[in-house]
Amino acid sequence: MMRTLFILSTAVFWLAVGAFWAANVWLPDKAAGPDAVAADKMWTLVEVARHNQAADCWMAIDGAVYDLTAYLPQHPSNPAIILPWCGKEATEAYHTKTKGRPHSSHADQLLSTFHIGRLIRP
Ligand code: HEM
Repeated sequence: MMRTLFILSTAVFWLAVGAFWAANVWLPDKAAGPDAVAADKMWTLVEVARHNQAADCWMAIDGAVYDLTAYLPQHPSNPAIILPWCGKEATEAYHTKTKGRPHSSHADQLLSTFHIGRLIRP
């Protein structure tokens, strides 16, 4: 009786170890989830330029590409100030607000949440 119990529990133990190992090998790695993949994606300015409207707005800033569509309605300025930068290389506009004043570090942090990849320079 004890012997059967021992064999059974040993078998269950090794089955659990095997399942763990298999899960590690076959299940997708969490670190390579959507964010990590997005961060490595490369875009050209031609592709960025296709997203040049309020309903679909990308910008290239400091060599990175951002999809700002969801953020536009929340941006505190008059929309006429930010909209023309959709689909464009907007590094200078972002760093100056077109008024010679930089955005806050809060804005920088917010910006990073819309990162979708890097810009390929021609
Ligand atoms: C690239 C074109 C952009 C232009 C021309 C622009 C311009 C402006 C202007 C005129 C203001 C209001 C006045 C002021 O605070 O001085 C402002 C404020 C702000 N903008 Fe933008 N903006 C741009 C892009 C962005 C982006 C991409 C983000 C973040 C995702 C952002 C986040 C903010 C925030 C959080 C504020 C409030 C003030 C601050 O924290 O600096 N802006 N922006």
